[in-house]
Amino acid sequence: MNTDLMLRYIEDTPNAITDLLDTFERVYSKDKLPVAKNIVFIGSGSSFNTACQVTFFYENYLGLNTQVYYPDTFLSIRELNLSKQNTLIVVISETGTSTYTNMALSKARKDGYKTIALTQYKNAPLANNCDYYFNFCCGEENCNAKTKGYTNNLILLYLLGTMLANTSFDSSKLIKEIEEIKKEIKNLIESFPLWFSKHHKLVRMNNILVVGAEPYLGATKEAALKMSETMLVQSSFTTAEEFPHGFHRPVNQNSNIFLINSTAYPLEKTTNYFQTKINNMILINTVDNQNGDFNIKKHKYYLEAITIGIVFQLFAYYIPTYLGLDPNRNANDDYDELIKNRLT
Ligand SMILES: N[C@@H]1[C@@H](O)[C@H](O)[C@@H](COP(=O)(O)O)O[C@@H]1O
Repeated sequence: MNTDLMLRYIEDTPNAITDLLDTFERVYSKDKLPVAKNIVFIGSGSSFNTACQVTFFYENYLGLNTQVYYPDTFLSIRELNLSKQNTLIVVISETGTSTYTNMALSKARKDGYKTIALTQYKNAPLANNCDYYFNFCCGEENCNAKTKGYTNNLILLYLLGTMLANTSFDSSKLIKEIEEIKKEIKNLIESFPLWFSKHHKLVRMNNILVVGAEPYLGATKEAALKMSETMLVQSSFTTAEEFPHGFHRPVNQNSNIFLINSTAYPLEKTTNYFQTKINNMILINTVDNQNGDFNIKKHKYYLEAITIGIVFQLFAYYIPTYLGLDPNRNANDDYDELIKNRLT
């Protein structure tokens, strides 16, 4: 058992971000990429969630049309109704070995689309079957729940967007924000144990609901996935606006809700309404610098979605560890083998 492996990966995040930004500035070049109007993202798990999170930025700041598919959904479409000249298919997989993601990439190429693959491992099957390749630059991540890989995957997609932009977008503005976020991540990793030491009652959760305001859908979905992967507790997620469309009904004293507000959707009424009604309610506040269990600094383009991811990675590490459980313990691991979820 190597219980602190996941924490070491989380702690390595600022270094991984430095490596990625450095590689982006030295190596990655807009000139090598084709011009496109439509960007189609394909990925599973965290690699789907990062794509969901960046669509807001691509659509609103970069003048790009976006679509996001799970690999099996993409494979079920006979042919996309998008022009081959104006479309780029971006296929994402940290390991580069997810079986259906690789099948989706092969289909995209067979259908005649230009493809970009993003992985951490440059020798992975995905990296060797694409037109353009970009590396996460996060170093090895040998555990089930992805942390620094998720964060660099997300940042890489923002950076890639600036290279594909149909508007004149100055990538230095984005990089400046990310440099700030890197410092905030360091502070968050340092301060989290103190907060957690005062909230040990949290560890007894047997259900989780993450309610995230727009534009944090990808980060919200990732939050639910991350905690469920290590705590082995059923989790679900919803956007704030969808919450009162049914998700609110089963909420009771035994519920555990993580609320993520945003300046676009402050959630004050929701917080006040449920505060005394339920077991645990944790507020991730991006609106002002007070009131939240975690107050996350707001950035341009809603880039604080990156920092929100770290909050949930820390929950996902500290809760099982407090209970003496390895966050990366075996949990139906042989199922992956049974269904041949990976190519290697
Ligand atoms: N438990 C992992 C997830 O954490 C990961 O996000 C997903 C996709 O992996 P990859 O990005 O390597 O395709 O695979 C597994 O299900």
